[in-house]
Amino acid sequence: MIIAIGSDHGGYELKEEISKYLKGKNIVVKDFGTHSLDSVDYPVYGETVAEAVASGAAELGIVVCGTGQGIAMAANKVKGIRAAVVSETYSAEMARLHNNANVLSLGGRVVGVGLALKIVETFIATPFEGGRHERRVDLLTAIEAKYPK
Ligand SMILES: O=C[C@H](O)[C@H](O)[C@H](O)COP(=O)(O)O
Repeated sequence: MIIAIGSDHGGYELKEEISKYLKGKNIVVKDFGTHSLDSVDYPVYGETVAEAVASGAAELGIVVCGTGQGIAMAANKVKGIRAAVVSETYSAEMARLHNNANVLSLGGRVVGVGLALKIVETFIATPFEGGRHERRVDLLTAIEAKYPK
C-alpha cells in the first residue's frame, strides 16, 4: 500500500510520528512535506496530497494541520477526494465503511500521538462497505460533476 502524507507546521510533529509508524508497518510513504516547524500555508500541502490520491499515485492520503480542518478543506477541493476530519476511532471506521473516505485529516493540536496512531490504524484497515453507501458516495461524485472548473 502507498500512502501520501502531508502537513503544515501545526501538524509537522504528528506527521513525522505517523510516517515512522507507517514505515514500521512496511507501508510505502510519500511525504509531501512540510519538513520543519517553520510556518507554512496548509492549502499547499492539502492540495498536493489530494492530487497524489486523485491521480492514483497513492491509495490513501493522510493530512495534518493544527486542527485538521483547513487542510481537509483544501484536500476536498480536489475532484475525487473525500477527506474526513477525525478525532476518534469510531469516526475513522465509519468514514471508510460508509463514506469511502480516501483522505484522513488529523489535528496535531487536537489529538495525542497514541490516539492519532490508533485512528490511522483503523482508517487504513477498514474497507468501504459498499451496498446502500455506494449510491450515496455516487451522489457525492455527482455533485462534483455539477460544478466543473
Ligand atoms: O486549519 C488550519 C490549521 O489548524 C493551521 O495549522 C493553523 O491555522 C495554523 O495556525 P498558526 O499560523 O497560528 O500556527
